[in-house]
Amino acid sequence: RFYNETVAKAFLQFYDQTAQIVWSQFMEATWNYVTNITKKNREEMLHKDSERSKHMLYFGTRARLFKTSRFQDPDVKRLLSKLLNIDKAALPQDELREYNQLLAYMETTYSMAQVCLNEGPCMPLEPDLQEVMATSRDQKELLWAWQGWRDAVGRQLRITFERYVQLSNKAANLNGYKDMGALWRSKYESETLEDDLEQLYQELQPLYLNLHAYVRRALHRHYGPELIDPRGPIPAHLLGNMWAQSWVNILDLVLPFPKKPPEDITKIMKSQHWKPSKMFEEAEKFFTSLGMLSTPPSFWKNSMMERPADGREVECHASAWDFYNGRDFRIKKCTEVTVEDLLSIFHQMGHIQYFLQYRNLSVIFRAGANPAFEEAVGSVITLSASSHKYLLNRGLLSHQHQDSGDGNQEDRSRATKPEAAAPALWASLKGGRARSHPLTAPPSPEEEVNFLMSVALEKIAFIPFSYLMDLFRWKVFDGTIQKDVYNQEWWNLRLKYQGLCPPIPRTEEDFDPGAKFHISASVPYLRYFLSLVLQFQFHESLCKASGHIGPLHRCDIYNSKKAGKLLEDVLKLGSSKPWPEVLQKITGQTQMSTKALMTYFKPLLNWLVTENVRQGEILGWPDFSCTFEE
Ligand SMILES: C[C@H](NC(=O)O)C(=O)O
Ligand SMILES: [Zn+2]
Repeated sequence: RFYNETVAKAFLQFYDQTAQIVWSQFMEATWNYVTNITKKNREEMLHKDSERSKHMLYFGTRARLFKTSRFQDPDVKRLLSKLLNIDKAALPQDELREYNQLLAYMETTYSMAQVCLNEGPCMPLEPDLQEVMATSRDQKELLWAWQGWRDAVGRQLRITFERYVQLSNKAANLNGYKDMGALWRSKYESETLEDDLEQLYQELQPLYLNLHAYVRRALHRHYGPELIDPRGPIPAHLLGNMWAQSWVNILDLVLPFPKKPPEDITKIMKSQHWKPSKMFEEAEKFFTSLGMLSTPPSFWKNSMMERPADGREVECHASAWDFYNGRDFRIKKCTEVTVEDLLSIFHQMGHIQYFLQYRNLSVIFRAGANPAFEEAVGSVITLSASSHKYLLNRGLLSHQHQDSGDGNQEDRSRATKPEAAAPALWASLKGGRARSHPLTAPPSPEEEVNFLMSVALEKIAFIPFSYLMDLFRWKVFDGTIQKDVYNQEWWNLRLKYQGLCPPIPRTEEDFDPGAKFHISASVPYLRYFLSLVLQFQFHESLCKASGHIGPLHRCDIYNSKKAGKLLEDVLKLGSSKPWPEVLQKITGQTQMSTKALMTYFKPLLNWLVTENVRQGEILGWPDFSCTFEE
């Protein structure tokens, strides 16, 4: 037993120096694999992964030897305690190899899956099947894509997933956790986590139930009573997304005031010849406008911003990468020129900003205050980036009207010929009527409701999905859900929380959860549910710091150095402090709270409740049985 703190500090120094080398080699090998899926690259990745596991085992076992109770330095204690959990590296050599092989198999099966037309071409998920799910209004075509994807992915993963659960739980046990769900939850350092989550969910449920009832009515109008029961669950293939996790793509079907349609920003981006690189520049410009860090040249050189045209097999699911060497950071995304992808790039650049801010910390502290903080950073920026004020100033809205914001509309139209950017806007300026700011009427109440609906279809629809993803896996890990009922239990949760039904009968031959990236890639999901709450708490605080006055949903913190400073001071901390302390630095509170989210959507909730009462809607799905078209 070592008792001496000085020895501990030297031990941690040695860990850091060696970890940077071992981890960056592992990241490089993994990057090479997911951006060029070949057998050779897979072997190299598995080799580097086992090197990393040996390194974790070596230091993890020795970290146990320190008796930290009498240590003075809190950082040393926190660093050593984080070294104790070595995850899958605790597995015996042969089982670790099997585990890594099945992880690679599941993730690769997902990434390479395609759905083939009878004679015609085969379609990958991105962009083809996503495009069908987003744009088709023909329920037979939607069913073809929905069922085809699950046959191609979920069904193939079922047996492997069962073995994955066993080995995951064994690894968790070897680290002192009762199962892998307990290990995942430990990242949030909270004894009351599950109760807190249920509380947050209960507070948000009225918002979801009202949105669900309203959207169900709109789908009933479009697809008719044979498909939609106005008192029942919604068939899961009609929501504009392969997993019904975001409903933004059916905004046209549900728009509250169709006479005041919002601009089609995707159309404007295409008419302005936006390229993926420009989308990344736009996101970077937002962070530098806040006085935050810009990306190094290596980011632009090494990132994969589009699906490669050379026929390489790649993993398209968007992700941000830290190579743990303090200088190499990348994004991998099969970017399409759409507003949905623009906002997704803002989200990924938020991860990159976090990496940049904490790059000088010990490798052990190079993580978010908790995983939800990592997801919230980029998402809080998208809340500003999707505001009228921002889009108008970046030339992405041609509407004349502008938020009755603070009027400091210094001309921020983009470097390209502004006239091309927003003709109507430019006309109003050039016509000699240029005022201190190109302000005419603020958005009408109808336009505000339409706007809030577009944000709600992303954020509110996501609440139950992001909650149930790990409710399902925790029950699988703790044995509540046995493997012979995986699929029916998945659909029980989809019904209970999302009010969805499968469009066709499902059996235990299927494994529908496996058709979602994070389940095939063993990426926990609770982070996204908690990020929903956190991003609005952050948004409220950053907006206040930026001097914003007026409704929260009109706030755009672009150019605010004060907001940037507040955010930067928090990101620099990485995971070196317990997250309630970090939350307090940015919001003044030590607890997560749905108040800011409810404030943001209050005008929409008022409208939805009125509308649903007017229509005599039933909230929820008392007709809970799933019916199927003969
Ligand atoms: C919300 C989550 N985002 C991500 O993985 O980047 C998803 O795509 O399901
Ligand atoms: Zn993310």
